[in-house]
Amino acid sequence: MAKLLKVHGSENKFFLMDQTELKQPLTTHEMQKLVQFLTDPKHHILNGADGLLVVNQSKDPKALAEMRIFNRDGSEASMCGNGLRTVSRYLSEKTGQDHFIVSTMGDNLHEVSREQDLAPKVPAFSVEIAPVKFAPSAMPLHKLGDHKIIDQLIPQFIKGLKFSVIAVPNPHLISFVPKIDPTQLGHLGKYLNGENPYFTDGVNVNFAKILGKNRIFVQTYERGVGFTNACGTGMSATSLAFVLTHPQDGQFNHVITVLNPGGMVRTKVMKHSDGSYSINLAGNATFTHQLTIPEADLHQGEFSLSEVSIKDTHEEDAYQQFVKAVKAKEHLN
Ligand SMILES: N[C@@H](CCC[C@H](N)C(=O)O)C(=O)O
Repeated sequence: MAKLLKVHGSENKFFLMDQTELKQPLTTHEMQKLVQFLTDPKHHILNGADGLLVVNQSKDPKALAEMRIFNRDGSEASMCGNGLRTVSRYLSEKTGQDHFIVSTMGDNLHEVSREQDLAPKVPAFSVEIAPVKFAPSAMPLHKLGDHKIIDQLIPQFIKGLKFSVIAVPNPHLISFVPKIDPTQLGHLGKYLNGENPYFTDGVNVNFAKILGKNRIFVQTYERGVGFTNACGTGMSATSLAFVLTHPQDGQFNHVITVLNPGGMVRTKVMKHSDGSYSINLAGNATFTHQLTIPEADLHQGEFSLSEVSIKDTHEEDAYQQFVKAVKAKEHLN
């Protein structure tokens, strides 16, 4: 029998599978099939999810493990910030270590650490989001020019809005708006993740509202997923855009509170002596359920609910209490 976890970071929900515990690791094709099955709510496996996080042995001896992230549509992304926090907790509990390195696609290395719990039964981890790249090297762009795009009007997207393009290293488009209009965000997100001349590989689209000094609210339409409760790399890239474009409100090396539809994270944006940037992303790493399932079903990529045994961890109630307290403090409903 194989074990999976259902996890979330700011309600950005994933199934987590440790391939090192399987008799036979899944092929990439098998994982792409499995993620599409598991995350589809119509299969009734805990109402689906946004993606699948996979733990592998890392090729890099400096890393404790490797994380891969598959989106709901089967595509693989280079990085996942909320997912990495939950993978970090999983590895921390497995090995007893509180500070270590995890590798991701492209042999990128991320320092991760256990943080003080956000509330009783709300464990927290912080992860390093890097490398940071800017357009045009960050992603294949067409018709937007061959220069950095930071706070630039792009009337082809939405008239009157300014956009920034930052990869961390998965691609993000960011706009600061006076009021987030989810319909407008959905239209742009769908357009730029379909056949379009601008982002041939798709892009995660983030709308942000400035709430005050070092405080923002971010909502994301994710590539390969659609609307999510939160996107960790999106909130990190948006924090960098915030300090670059609104220096009167967003500061380097200061904690930035980032509220999102699923809760809250804290980021810190750093500029290093070689001119590069990195972002520290800290927030909850919640395990909601443990699933036990025949390993053959994972390879098959489809199964009936009756073959899965599911145990509730009862962490979600504590997380919801935490979110209620955050919303009350922030005067959000
Ligand atoms: N939700 C993730 C990002 C997942 C990958 C993204 N959809 C992409 O395709 O780049 C996060 O928390 O960062």
